[in-house]
Amino acid sequence: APLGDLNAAFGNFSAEYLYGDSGARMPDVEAFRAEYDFIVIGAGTPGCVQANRLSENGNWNVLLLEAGREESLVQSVPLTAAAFYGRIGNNWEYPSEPMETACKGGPGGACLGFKGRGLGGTSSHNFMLYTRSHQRDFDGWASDGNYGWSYREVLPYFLKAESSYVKVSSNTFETPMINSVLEVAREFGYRAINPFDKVQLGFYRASTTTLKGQRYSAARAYLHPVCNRGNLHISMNSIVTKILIDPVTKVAYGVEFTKNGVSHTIRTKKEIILSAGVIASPQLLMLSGIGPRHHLKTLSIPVIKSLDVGYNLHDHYGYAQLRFKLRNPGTFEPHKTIAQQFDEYISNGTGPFSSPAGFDVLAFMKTRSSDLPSDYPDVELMVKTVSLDKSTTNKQLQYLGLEEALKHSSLLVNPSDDTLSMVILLMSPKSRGRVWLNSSNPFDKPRMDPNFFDHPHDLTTVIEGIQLGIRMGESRSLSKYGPMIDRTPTAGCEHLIFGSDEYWRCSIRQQGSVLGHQCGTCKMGPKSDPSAVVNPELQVHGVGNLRVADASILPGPLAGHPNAALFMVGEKLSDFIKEYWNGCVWKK
Ligand SMILES: Cc1cc2nc3c(=O)[nH]c(=O)nc-3n(C[C@H](O)[C@H](O)[C@H](O)COP(=O)(O)OP(=O)(O)OC[C@H]3O[C@@H](n4cnc5c(N)ncnc54)[C@H](O)[C@@H]3O)c2cc1C
Repeated sequence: APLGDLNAAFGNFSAEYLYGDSGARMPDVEAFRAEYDFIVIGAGTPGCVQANRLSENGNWNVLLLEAGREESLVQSVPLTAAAFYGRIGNNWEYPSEPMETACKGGPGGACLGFKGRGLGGTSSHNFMLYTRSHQRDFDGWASDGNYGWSYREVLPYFLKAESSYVKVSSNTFETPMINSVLEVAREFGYRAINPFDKVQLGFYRASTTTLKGQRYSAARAYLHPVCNRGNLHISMNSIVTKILIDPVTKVAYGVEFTKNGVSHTIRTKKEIILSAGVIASPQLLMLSGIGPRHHLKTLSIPVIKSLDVGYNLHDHYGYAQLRFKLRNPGTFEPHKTIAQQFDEYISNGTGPFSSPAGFDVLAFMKTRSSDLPSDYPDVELMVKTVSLDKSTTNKQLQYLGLEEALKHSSLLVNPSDDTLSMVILLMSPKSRGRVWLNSSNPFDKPRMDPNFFDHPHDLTTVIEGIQLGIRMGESRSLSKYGPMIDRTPTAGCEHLIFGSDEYWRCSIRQQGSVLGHQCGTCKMGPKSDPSAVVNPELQVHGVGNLRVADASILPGPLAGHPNAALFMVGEKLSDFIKEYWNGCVWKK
């Protein structure tokens, strides 16, 4: 049982087991067939769903190729998700181009895009927040010509995922002040909603992809239960370098990859499903000859199909500098030491360690300048009311490295210095960025320009979102905690008057994406859409036997965190594929 594993691991102080490759718990294939019916590239969210659903048919052989290894056990703990993020090695780091409009405070003036590397992909690193998004998102896709993707048509696939493999739990831990934060909804005229409502405008207590307080990544959900199927081969440490496509027929027929330094070429009998994520999927398409003609030509890559691969990059910019000092502490459990809370987590999967990076309230709101429909949010305030009492850390936590990791986060507070913090997410950015190749070497990182705030309305919205957060801090509902805005200026903005629009503009530009919600670089759209890369059945336009399924296909921003929609995309795609090859689909 997963909780048993965790218990044993923490109980034995086995740090190596916690942080390292926990020793293939899943079979890792070494001897390949020459040919598979389906080859899935990348074990992110839809990639794991394909591996599971396609191998349900015992007559089909499926190969899943993943560049990384297994999740390490320490990734299971929700509270420390942000603290360990990017610190345990199994992730990709994609620095952006240096930017003038954002991320000026980042290394070299660049944004750093992190992505998970390993079974589960980024779902093994993320904050686990489960949000289905707004019905208007999917109805918008459908009205743009994406048949089959209206809210009415995708809902059964959310339900299918949630009722079979995906585990969604409501966060049970209550800080002293969480209910006061939820009361702000009523004070401001918003409804109390939940992540499953079709209209996402209002406040709720976070729900997460967890079971008994532990992360339930896409790999836990879709691979663990079926990894011993004889017709499913999972291959880790396998980096795909090229998709092989016949230049005359324009049909994909195989992949090249390296595993532990050895090169392999494997053919497919039916299809290749590319699920390498929003940066690596466009990279692989371009390396394989599918991309903007002018760009591929500059790198001498023979063009198989000219498409707008890499464009339409969009992300929920996140502003993470809004903090309130609390005169009366409200974010940690008084009279409990961290060790006691940790024991509670190990024994029952409850307590603050079960809380997703400390973010326990999500507030989907509208700013004054919103030009969106009246029931659609343009900002989300992620409110973090969970902290740990710094004065009570002990040797056990030091040994496990938890103290070291927490030191770099805002989770540890001195009781005399309690803090409430918020992240303001821009839900509907109008700006679009791009991913393109640096060279034709598959091991060279591609280039990325998030192009934050190219459209001036985006900056106005974030400033107004910050002002909503300040109003929340000043609300009647929170007054008993005596919140006072933390006026420590953002580095680089000290010369400006704190709280002026000019100050916020400067502070916003110092940072970039904090949540890594990048999407859209292999856009889904009908043939009539010149910017579309895949059609509504996720087949690459003009290329046979090749589909894309990951965050790259999402045509526009969602009013929610993307992972729930990606489970839905995965479930829907596997039905498309089953219907295509044998007319057999899951019936609701
Ligand atoms: C810090 C952070 C917090 C987040 N929090 C949330 C949240 O709380 N809720 C939410 O809904 N979303 C959240 N997200 C976003 C969400 O997790 C991602 O959008 C989603 O997991 C992306 O899934 P994917 O399948 O598109 O790609 P990925 O998860 O990136 O998966 C792609 C996989 O392909 C593999 N791969 C790449 N290249 C190759 C290659 N050449 N050969 C073989 N394999 C390859 C990668 O190693 C990876 O495993 C967060 C993201 C970040 C970064």
